[in-house]
Amino acid sequence: MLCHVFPARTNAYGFKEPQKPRQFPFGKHVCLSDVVQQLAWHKYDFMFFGAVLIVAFFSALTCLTRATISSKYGHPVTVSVSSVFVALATYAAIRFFAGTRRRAKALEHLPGPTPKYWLPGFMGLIVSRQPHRYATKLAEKFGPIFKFRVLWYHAVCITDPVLATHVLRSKHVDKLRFKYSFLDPFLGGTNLLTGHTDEHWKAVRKAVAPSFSAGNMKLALAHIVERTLALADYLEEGGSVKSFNVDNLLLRESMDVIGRFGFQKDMNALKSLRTPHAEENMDAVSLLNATQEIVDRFKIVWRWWRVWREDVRAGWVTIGRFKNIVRGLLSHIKATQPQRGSFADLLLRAKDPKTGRRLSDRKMFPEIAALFFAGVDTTGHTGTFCLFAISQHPEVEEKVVAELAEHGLLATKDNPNPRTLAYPDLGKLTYLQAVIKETLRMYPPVGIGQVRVSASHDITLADRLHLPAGTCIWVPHHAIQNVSFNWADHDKFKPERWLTPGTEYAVTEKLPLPKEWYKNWDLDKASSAPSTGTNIDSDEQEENDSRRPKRYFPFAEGPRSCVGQSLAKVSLVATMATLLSRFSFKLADEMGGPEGVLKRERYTLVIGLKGGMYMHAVPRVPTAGTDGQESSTTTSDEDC
Ligand code: HEM
Repeated sequence: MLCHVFPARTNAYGFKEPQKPRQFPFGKHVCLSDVVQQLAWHKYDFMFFGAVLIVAFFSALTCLTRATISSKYGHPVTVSVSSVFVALATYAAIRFFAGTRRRAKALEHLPGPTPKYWLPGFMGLIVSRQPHRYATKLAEKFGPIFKFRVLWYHAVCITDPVLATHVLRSKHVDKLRFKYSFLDPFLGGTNLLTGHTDEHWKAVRKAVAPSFSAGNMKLALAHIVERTLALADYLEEGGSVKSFNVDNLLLRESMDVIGRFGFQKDMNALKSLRTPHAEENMDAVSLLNATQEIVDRFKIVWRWWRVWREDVRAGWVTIGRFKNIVRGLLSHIKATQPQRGSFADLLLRAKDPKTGRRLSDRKMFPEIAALFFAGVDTTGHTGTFCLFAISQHPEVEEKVVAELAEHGLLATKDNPNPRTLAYPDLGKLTYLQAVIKETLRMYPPVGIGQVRVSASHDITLADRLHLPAGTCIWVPHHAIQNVSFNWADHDKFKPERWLTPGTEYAVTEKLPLPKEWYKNWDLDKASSAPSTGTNIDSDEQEENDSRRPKRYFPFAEGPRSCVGQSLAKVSLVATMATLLSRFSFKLADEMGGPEGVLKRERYTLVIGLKGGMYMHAVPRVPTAGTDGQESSTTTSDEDC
């Protein structure tokens, strides 16, 4: 039933596909197999199967009871099947309650919030609009280690940098699958992002990781700069009077970059802005809205079945279109010869460890979907928050502008068309890099961070925190990077802090737990290694510093860290440098100032903004058309 059927059609990209799709009342973009797959992997699967199990248990119990008193049910097969089922279910229930009790007892001594209602526990944290900020508040209140419970999941939240680093780098704990499994039906199956750290994950990661090498980043830069210049032209044509949803524009740019870099395919996300009603634009919009739709389905149960509602039907279409795009890309890379060493090429050549043969279409599909899912929103929203932060700090903008001017990259009256950014420039723009790092500190896209669990073994952290198997260990990125006990001026946007080498590492003298907790860590020795600090090519150095505990995890840490981080870093520096060399960005009035922006902040699997971020792009060198335009009478870009 879960088997994925690839439908045949020529989609908006003109890709030919093998068979005809089975259509459904939702229109041509949703096929029946997707609906079945999503329903079968329902987000409440654990509740659903739990409920089925409870009903089955009581039915079996009833049969058993009746069998003992009535000959109608007294058939020996009924009796034995019912007895075995009841015995097994009772055993499982006892194990389950004993495990839950053990975990509760082990965490008894830790501080933590008391839930209002016993059954859901601290569910409010998960369903809140800004769980990343909520977690940060709780960490400020309860300290670097606190506990909480959601339903029967007992969790310990760690914001101490040493323990957090230890957890993320540990090979003894793995991702909590439940946190990710609800994504699988939308992405077409388990993939690099959502899967366990097993043989399959290792094989795929090893195969595709070289596509993000430094050599390939040079190729990626050409795409990034070209796309950003196209974006800059679009902004310039609109003029500074118009307010643009820069979030939407940057997401489109990321989509285009990933399409070209990974699959040598034009996604036309920026180009289609000029043809808002074309299929291509609808596809781009669907790809951008897919994350929101997935979150909505996670939070609002009825989004799954209230198909008489227009918004719910539109949601199905969004997901359907998203999958069609991925199908199109899969057909494209199979039909063409992808560029050697690119993500597509390496994915096609990856071997399935189970069969020793190339990955099947069913295995490649989710990897392609995951690349867009993991790469577009994260990079796009970071760019948006970076432009916002700069717009709120004129002194920061001044320094960025001075740096761009120093390297001949700034548009001025004397030099209205500065030279195009080249790869060696990236390493020289140290202040801009610091601005991006500070943005990633204050607005880490994966702000909620990581949840790890040891499914089979008890583990002990720092020789004192005993965690029975099954206890969730939560390492929240936003909280670690924003609590007052980890950072001086924690709530200030201060790029300057990144000009000091080694800022990402924990400050040994100011660790938040009592000294005895750290006695097994050779912190001083670990921190004596020199660091290149802000250099973009500091990966090698970071490897040398691999033992140093960190307090900065925007790309996670350890084996499950972001595989695409080199692309993200190059993309952010190049995009920001190119845009800022031509424009100064001002927050549009309709955003309601920084308070309004904060109110719009939402966690939709990444930190984003409800309704986007509207800004004016004021050219540094006024062109004939924009000269003398007043920014008080504004129009906004409804199309994006
Ligand atoms: C600012 C940009 C980005 C940030 C902050 C970021 C952050 C992260 C984080 C924190 C994780 C771990 C997620 C988790 O385990 O829950 C992750 C994983 C991942 N990221 Fe990124 N990411 C960014 C950009 C990208 C890009 C551009 C790509 C690819 C085009 C990408 C692809 C992936 C993939 C495939 C994984 C799963 C890796 C694995 O588990 O092996 N990311 N990213």
